[in-house]
Amino acid sequence: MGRYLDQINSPRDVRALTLAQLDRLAGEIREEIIGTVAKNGGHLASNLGVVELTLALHCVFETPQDKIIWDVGHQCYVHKLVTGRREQFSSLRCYGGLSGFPRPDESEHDAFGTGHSSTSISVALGMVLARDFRGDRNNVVAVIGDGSMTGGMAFEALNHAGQLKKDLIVVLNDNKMSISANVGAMSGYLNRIRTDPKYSRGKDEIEHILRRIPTIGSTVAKVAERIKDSFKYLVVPGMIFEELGFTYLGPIDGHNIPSMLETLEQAKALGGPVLVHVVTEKGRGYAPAVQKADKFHGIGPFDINSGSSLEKNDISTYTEIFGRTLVKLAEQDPAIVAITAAMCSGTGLSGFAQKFPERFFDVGIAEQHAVTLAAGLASEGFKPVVAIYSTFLQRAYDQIIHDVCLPKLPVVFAVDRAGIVGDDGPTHHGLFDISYLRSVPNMSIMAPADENELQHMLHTALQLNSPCALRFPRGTGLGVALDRHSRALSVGQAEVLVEGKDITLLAVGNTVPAARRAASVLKEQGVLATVINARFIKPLDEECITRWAARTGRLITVEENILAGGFGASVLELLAVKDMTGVQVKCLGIGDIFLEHGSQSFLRDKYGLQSENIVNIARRMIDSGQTKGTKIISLGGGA
Ligand SMILES: Cc1ncc(C[n+]2csc(CCOP(=O)(O)OP(=O)(O)O)c2C)c(N)n1
Ligand SMILES: CC(=O)[C@@H](O)[C@H](O)COP(=O)(O)O
Ligand SMILES: [Mg+2]
Repeated sequence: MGRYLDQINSPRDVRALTLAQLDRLAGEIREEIIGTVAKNGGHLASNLGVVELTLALHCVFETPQDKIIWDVGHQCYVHKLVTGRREQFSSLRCYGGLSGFPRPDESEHDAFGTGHSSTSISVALGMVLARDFRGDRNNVVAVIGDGSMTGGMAFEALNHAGQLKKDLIVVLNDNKMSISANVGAMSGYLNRIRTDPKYSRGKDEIEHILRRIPTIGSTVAKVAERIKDSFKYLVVPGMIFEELGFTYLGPIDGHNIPSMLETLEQAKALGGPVLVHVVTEKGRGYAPAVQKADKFHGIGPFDINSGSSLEKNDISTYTEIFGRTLVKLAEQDPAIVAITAAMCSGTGLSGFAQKFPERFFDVGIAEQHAVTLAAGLASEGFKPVVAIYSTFLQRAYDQIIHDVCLPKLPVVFAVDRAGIVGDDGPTHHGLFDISYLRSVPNMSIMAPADENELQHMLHTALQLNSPCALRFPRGTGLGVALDRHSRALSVGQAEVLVEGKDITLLAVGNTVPAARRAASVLKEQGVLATVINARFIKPLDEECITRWAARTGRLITVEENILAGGFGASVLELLAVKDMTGVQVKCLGIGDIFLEHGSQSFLRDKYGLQSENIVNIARRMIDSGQTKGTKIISLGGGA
């Protein structure tokens, strides 16, 4: 007999299965996900943990009429497999293939696009309001993990939902893990609900009494109200949620389909805001992912038998060099402290956390708090380094402006994953940070051309005594030799790497090597290019840039950021301010679009950030013979 999975073309097919068949389907789904992620990479452990939960949700709720909002959305693979995307599943996270996150443009069953954490309850509540305005009767369900529940937005939404008292279901998927072990007082509270006998005793007593309450003529909701009123004195699990206005159901075993079906049906019948607390195991069904749930949270291609990674690389990543340099600098300076928002290993801080546990803070998925916490520390003489991915730092923009830059506090932002990140796609590319940071007074911004420069830049940032961002990309460095000791760079000074009379290639960060390669190719063609490594996005090396722009009459800027408000734009502003009309300028970067998912190298190629495109553009500028007038030939990616 074939697989049940091969017969699942829509959630209706899931609803037609018996419990025993659902159980078998769960096993087949796990196999399919493990096989695909082993080839393509992806968020394995989270998906393995929600197989039964997703099946139960699709049995009880009927998408697309009912709405399921997946928080972060990294756990949506099971949902994709049972909502008509089984045949495309092998293209997961590949360019042109299925996204690794919910995408309404991919399926009507994806009610809302996600990628960043803690948004689901707000979205769901908005949909509930819209439903009630229209007088519709569909269900709206937010599925949020315990890690994502550490984000402030989730609490803001709970607070509002508790006040509105509208019909809304929140499923809290509690696996004790964020990417690493979950942190914070709420996590401790959930842990106590799961394990403290006091809570289960309270629950048993309530259930016992509930069975004796006559329900004839009384709604389930009324009974629930009576229980809440009568047993306030008991240690009730989920009392925090009850006090916020939610009816709490749980904790229930998230791998037991019958028990989940029963509880979700109950949640649907209750009305008002209901929180269903589901306990799952991250990585369920694949031993390596259970044992190393953090490593298998998001993983590249791996060998299924051993669980070991197939991506072998001897060259250190920028992240690793950042982490190691920070440890070295912190050994010499006790004022240095490090802060992460639930991305300890992703941001390279594991070594720091081990060596200086008392100087390390994982605040949970709370980027806004992370930044203002740093501001508080800095105002008292400490030197906080806040390591956050470019895309997630977007969330803390007001804190950067109001709490760090306005008082000019010495907070160092290690802006990791700046630029194109690859397979995670539009929610995760770090393509805005130059624009959003450059516009804030008192902020300095650096971007290293290689990993050796990164260590010097971190050293420089920590000596600046004012807000400073250091942006660096996802992935390995160039494999250059590292100086034994880091040192301070001259602030605001660019580095001229090659001198040539015909054109200036002004690159920043990880685009410098491509500019260098382009200059070599151009040289073979008889074109002599100057190559400048900008090093500083702010303050710009105005003297160096204007000198070479005037000398060569042609200038190409290259950056891995959107062009609007980006590095090239800052150079154009400079030329305008200096009245330099005799220079022909072209800015390379990303145009006014959200970049799709795909490998980093493919996307860099597609959007013209490789040396070939720089060569082509340079040739066109030179061959046009035009030298007069500041001219943007085009703003936008591609050749
Ligand atoms: C604003 C934001 N910060 C950080 C992240 C990175 N991130 C993605 S998933 C995750 C952990 C989520 O934990 P949880 O919600 O419990 O889901 P689980 O993976 O355990 O299923 C983190 C920190 C993010 N997506 N969004
Ligand atoms: C879902 C999510 O936001 C993270 O898991 C992210 O995908 C991590 O990215 P890296 O793989 O670059 O650490
Ligand atoms: Mg979790």
